[in-house]
Amino acid sequence: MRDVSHAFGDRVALDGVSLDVSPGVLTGLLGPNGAGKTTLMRVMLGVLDPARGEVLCDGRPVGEEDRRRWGYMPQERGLYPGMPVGDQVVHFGRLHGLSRHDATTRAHALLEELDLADRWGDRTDKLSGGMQQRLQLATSLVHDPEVIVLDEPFAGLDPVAVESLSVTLRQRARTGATLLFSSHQLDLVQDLCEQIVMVDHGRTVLEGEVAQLRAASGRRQLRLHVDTADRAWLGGFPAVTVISDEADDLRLDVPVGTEPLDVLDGARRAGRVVDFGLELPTLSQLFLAAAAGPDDEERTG
Ligand SMILES: Nc1ncnc2c1ncn2[C@@H]1O[C@H](COP(=O)(O)OP(=O)(O)OP(=O)(O)O)[C@@H](O)[C@H]1O
Repeated sequence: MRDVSHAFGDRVALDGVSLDVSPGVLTGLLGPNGAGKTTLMRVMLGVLDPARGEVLCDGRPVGEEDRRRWGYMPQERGLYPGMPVGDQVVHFGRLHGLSRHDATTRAHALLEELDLADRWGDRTDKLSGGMQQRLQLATSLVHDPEVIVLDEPFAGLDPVAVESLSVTLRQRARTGATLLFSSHQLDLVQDLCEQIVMVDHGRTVLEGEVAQLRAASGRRQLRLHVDTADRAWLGGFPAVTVISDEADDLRLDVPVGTEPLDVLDGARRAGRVVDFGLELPTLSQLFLAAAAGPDDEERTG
């Protein structure tokens, strides 16, 4: 997407967003509620016309022919409540132009993969919320799309379902699909995305490879469980700030220039260190730092 802007009346939802999504890489579109993620996906899918900017596919303006090979899972579910599960997937396959035979074969394979095979004949509204979400995913994958766009696919899933969906998406990316999904649960998807685009107030605030962004932030956290309530020893490390201090978990921000092992030694002089670890900042911490900007330091908390 190049420099895309869109407004609903006076409300600016997208304010000059540019982003790239590459095949074979799982890309997360991240940001808080109202950041503009759904609007961005709708523009990408051609549901909304942007006021400015353009959507490109392989370097040229995207057309209806390209979008036929795309799959979209909207945030608001669009399933027929009374239709049996298997028929639902076959129906969407037919809408995408598959023959009945091919749609049925694909539906069986997908429902097997998404652990819904035994619900083939059940009415859709008899499934749990998380199962309906997996069914919705099946309907958006039935035509084996080259480009897969998923709006909040992880919302409302339990940890087992999150893991299983992660495996499905990773596997699609590995076999060459172009995969973009949105989430407002930054830390939930931290280990899943390889590439991220973070948006806030309709603008891109951070973009790149997750591992690189976390490592390059120059921020490290020392997590300590010290057997003492005394914190006077921290006075010896003026550059170190306390992120949180709970019963058995003291988290310190250790900036470049301060050696984390020196801080650990300081803690050991004050009390017995029961547990410790050196961690990189989480995606939500990177987001808070990026969204705050230089004039808005207090939002970093
Ligand atoms: N149909 C609409 N009419 C008016 N305003 C809208 C409409 N759709 C979205 N907006 C506004 O555009 C902004 C971006 O909304 P959008 O749904 O794109 O955010 P989002 O990042 O997907 O949020 P969430 O994580 O809550 O789904 C918000 O301020 C929202 O109120």
